[in-house]
Amino acid sequence: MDILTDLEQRGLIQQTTDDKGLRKQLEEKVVTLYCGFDPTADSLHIGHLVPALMLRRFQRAGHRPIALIGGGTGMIGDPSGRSTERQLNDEKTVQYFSDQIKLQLANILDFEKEENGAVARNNAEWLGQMTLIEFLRDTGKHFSINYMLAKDSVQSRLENGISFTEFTYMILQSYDFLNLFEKENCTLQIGGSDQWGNITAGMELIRRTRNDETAKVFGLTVPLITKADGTKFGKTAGGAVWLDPAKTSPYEFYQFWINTDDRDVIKFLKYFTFLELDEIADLEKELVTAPEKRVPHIRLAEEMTLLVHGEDALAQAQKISQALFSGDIKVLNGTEIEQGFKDVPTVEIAKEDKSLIELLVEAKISPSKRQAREDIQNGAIYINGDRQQELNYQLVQDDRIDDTFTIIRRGKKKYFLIRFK
Ligand SMILES: N[C@@H](Cc1ccc(O)cc1)C(=O)O
Repeated sequence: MDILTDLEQRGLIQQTTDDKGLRKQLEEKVVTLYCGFDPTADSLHIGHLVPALMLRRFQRAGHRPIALIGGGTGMIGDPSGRSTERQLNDEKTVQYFSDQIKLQLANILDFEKEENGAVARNNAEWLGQMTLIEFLRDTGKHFSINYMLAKDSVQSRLENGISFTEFTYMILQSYDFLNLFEKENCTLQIGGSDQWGNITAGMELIRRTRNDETAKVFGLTVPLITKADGTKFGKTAGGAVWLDPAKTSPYEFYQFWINTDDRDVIKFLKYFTFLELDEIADLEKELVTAPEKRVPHIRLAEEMTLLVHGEDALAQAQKISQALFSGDIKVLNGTEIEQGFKDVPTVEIAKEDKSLIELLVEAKISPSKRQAREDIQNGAIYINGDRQQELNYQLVQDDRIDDTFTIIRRGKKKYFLIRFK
């Protein structure tokens, strides 16, 4: 199956500027394409995954992807899809964010591949050097204010206001496309659906500066990811789901995908994984015949964790999930405990010998000594997964995992993390 048909069947194409022309070019030659990522934080989040994986899909189909880091545009701020002006970051911060993002993209694309290896570029290279006079004379001259005002990104901001800075953003992104077209023979730009205006502006700039037939360039956007329950994709109670394991642990990442709504899971398998469509169709059947097994959800979580965090992190995420499910917590080490119990109430306690009753009261697990005694006698208290009904129980060294953590459970599923210091 050709790449565009595969993308279509996965629901990954929102719009293209010229479907037939693009299909023809993709059939005829190795196409160089690009997608830009502005460094607005120290990590990419899962919302960036669809366009980033899209580059990889094109690479797998034999084309040549350029991952463009917006070290220059990130200093300006894209108004697309935003209702308010962005907060500007200083140069050092943008530089740091750029480096982090570049490392993450290196995990997703293949930069070593011989024939059509991925390429990383940073638009600070060319935007940072341009003088204002050059910019206004050579590039600005091709844009009419009327054309710029008609763009959605500007229209939607006319009421709340838009700075001249953000207003000019589309010209910078357009210049990128022109520059990559000239230097790298890049003829396709892809992006999220909010990038349509910027992508078509770049094509317009190429058309105006190069009025020859060979300048055949295209744009393609991917759809906005929606969820059946209407809430925003990629957000959890704890905020965004980041690709950086220090910001979102692989276990949390894994759990995020496991918790996908039944109504969304097949769509997400098509959007985010490289599984073939007929394999996804089989998983869809399993969803109907044995929904309680959550086979598609598990597969989605495995594929995504493997892709973003690698084999070892996936194995660890599975181990933590299994331990929490079975209640057998003693198989976990300190770092696994920290990942698995990040969201449970944590109490810091001095590392001295303590009776269980004292601990329950000090950690506010039981409201009083009397209640603590009752809880123990009723069999409601578990230390690292084992029920403890001995009223005079003294906590021992062995109850501390990695000499640091003890997990206390009260009742069926109320967990507390005790951190000894
Ligand atoms: N404007 C894009 C990022 C980008 C930057 C430079 C480009 O040339 C292309 C895309 C975004 O905000 O997502």
